[in-house]
Amino acid sequence: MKYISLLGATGSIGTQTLELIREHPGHFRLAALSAGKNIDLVRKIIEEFEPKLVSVQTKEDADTLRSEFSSKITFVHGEEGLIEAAVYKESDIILNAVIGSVGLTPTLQAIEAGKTIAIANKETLVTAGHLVMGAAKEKNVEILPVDSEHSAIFQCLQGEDTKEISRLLITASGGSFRDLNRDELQSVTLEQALNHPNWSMGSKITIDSATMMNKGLEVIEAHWLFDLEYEKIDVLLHRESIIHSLVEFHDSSVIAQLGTPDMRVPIQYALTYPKRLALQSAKKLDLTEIGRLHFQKMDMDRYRCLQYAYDAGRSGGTLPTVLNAANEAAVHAFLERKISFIRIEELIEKAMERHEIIRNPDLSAIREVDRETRQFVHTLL
Ligand SMILES: NC(=O)C1=CN([C@@H]2O[C@H](COP(=O)(O)OP(=O)(O)OC[C@H]3O[C@@H](n4cnc5c(N)ncnc54)[C@H](OP(=O)(O)O)[C@@H]3O)[C@@H](O)[C@H]2O)C=CC1
Ligand SMILES: CC(=O)[C@@H](O)[C@H](O)COP(=O)(O)O
Ligand SMILES: [Mn+2]
Repeated sequence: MKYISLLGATGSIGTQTLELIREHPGHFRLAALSAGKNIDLVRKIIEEFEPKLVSVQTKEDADTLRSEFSSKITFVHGEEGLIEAAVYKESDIILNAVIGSVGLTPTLQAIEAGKTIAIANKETLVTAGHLVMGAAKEKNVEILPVDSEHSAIFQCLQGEDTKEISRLLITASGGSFRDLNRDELQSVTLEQALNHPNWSMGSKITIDSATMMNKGLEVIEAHWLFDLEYEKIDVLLHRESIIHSLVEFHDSSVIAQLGTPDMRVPIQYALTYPKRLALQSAKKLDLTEIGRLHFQKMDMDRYRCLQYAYDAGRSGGTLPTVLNAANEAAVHAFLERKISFIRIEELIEKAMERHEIIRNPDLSAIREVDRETRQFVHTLL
């Protein structure tokens, strides 16, 4: 039995993790959860899964829930609450599925407490990969990828020597606007952007897929998870999202991981690693039904956010923090209909241009640059 602390339980990854817990009551138990503001869903989750600790975003919501449920459940709130859920004493593994860099401090604290980390929250690795991987190494803590491409690479690497990798090929669907040119992007709507061709995900990552920032974040995420230089990390456009990523080795052999687009598969692999568990409800891949798979070279001028991410990753220091924070602020503004789609990349470019990089930043420097970058983006809205 594995006891899980689930951060972001009300989100897309969070609710799919709950489906897995429901499907395997003999293997997984929800020990603690965190959520943001979706209190109606939190109530339902408490009733069904009976966690011992619940963290929500505001004190008011924590007080309301405390008055409704048994005193055996601890209710906490805010950033401190998120940390309490992450380090909950009875949990064996933390599944970090919150959105954004708010997931960083709880991750570091969970590593400090010696917990295994299953990481979906890519912004944490982008903004402070050196701190997360450094702390994990020091504490001998496993960081298990949940993101589908990184899970694919991780699966391809089982039993392999990472020194023998010549290249990673991270696949990209192309997102909602893959068939549009840059001129056509000027007039796209929020509703169109939220219509991902292959995956049903939270709104922020769906917009990131449309701008190709999601792939940029994934390149930086891969750099940290697999300790590989950027020259060895490529992106390949693959419309069908059937091949989740590939690893090329120095003898020219290529290993890929395939499957129907279903996030429960990589989530479950992180929870059961190094074993696998039957997942009856997942659709099996039938290649004869699909017939053909398509591949295309990435056009870095068409997808500028991907270029910005490579630039930020290669520069290092606090530039990835700026890339991530500017992107979070700009995407949030787009979701609130305050800016156009194409403005997202312009704001990120502006924030990166003005930034004076701090080398080897500690947590407080990262938090400060994150805050200051968001503030800068807001002045431009
Ligand atoms: N969705 C997917 O298929 C994939 C997602 N990922 C990554 O996983 C992470 C989660 O994505 P996804 O599930 O789509 O996101 P969602 O937006 O669906 O869910 C985000 C979760 O975080 C909570 N949350 C938001 N803000 C805060 C905050 N300030 N404090 C505490 N909790 C907060 C939300 O709570 P509430 O809703 O209650 O307000 C919700 O539970 C992201 O980093 C994403 O890039 C990676 C691969 C695939
Ligand atoms: C499911 C998942 O891992 C997402 O990050 C996915 O990669 C989004 O698809 P694209 O970014 O390839 O459009
Ligand atoms: Mn992904």
